[in-house]
Amino acid sequence: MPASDALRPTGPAATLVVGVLGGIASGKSLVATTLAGPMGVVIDADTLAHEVLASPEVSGLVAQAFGSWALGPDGSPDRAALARIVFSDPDRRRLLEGWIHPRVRANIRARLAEARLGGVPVAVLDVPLLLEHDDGHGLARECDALVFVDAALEDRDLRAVRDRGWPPGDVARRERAQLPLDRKRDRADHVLSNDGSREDLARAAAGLRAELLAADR
Ligand SMILES: CC(C)(COP(=O)(O)OP(=O)(O)OC[C@H]1O[C@@H](n2cnc3c(N)ncnc32)[C@H](O)[C@@H]1O)[C@@H](O)C(=O)NCCC(=O)NCCS
Ligand SMILES: Nc1ncnc2c1ncn2[C@@H]1O[C@H](COP(=O)(O)OP(=O)(O)OP(=O)(O)O)[C@@H](O)[C@H]1O
Repeated sequence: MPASDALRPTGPAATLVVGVLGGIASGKSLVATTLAGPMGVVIDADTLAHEVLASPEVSGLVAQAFGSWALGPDGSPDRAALARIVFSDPDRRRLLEGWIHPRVRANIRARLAEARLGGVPVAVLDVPLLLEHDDGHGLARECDALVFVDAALEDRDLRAVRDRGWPPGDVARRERAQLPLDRKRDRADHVLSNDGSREDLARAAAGLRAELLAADR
């Protein structure tokens, strides 16, 4: 064995970190799962945020600051009621973010570190505010690739109404609290169009996964 080979690190291969960007209900979850593949992990910030919101600590803060309108019959935060208020009241939204974001960030960092330590081949960050708060968490800068999922606003709003029971127009209302979509698209290294079926999108994402892994070798 040449002496230089003996000096090469022999640990597990580096984890490819991919960030998924796109509008609300554009198909990011399907893309994230496909990009991760069977051995990869998806780090889903919305799910982590739901867990943090439901924790006794943050539930208590919500109850104390917002009062009974923000709680459901079981005493835990009512996400639909909170959404109605916080997306039209930036001060309350920032208050809620101040309780949730630091806890979610710590959780994302821990999961990413665990993936790297375990030699997981692909870690996908499905983090809706990945670019908005990058100054604070720096996660976008850690991504090896950023992928934007493109879908028309009308389709996305119809899906959010159909699949989540959101009021019509809520997608656009929430997106007013986010970086404009063309800025996100401009930052992406790859764009996947979700203007066909779910199967079309999954096929395109699988093709991109193969491309990213080949380029990473
Ligand atoms: C307001 C809440 C209770 C509404 O819950 P709901 O189940 O209706 O929506 P969910 O959490 O699944 O979010 C769906 C989408 O709304 C958008 N969204 C959520 N929070 C925010 C926010 N603070 N700013 C901008 N967009 C947001 C994102 O695109 C997200 O993917 C919830 O979104 C929340 O707690 N938001 C604050 C925490 C946060 O910023 N979460 C985003 C990921 S960390
Ligand atoms: N091509 C498609 N045809 C029909 N329905 C679709 C298509 N793509 C996604 N959907 C549906 O639209 C909804 C939104 O998709 P998904 O949850 O993947 O979006 P998302 O971008 O992850 O959402 P969020 O912004 O809330 O995280 C889901 O119910 C999904 O099954």
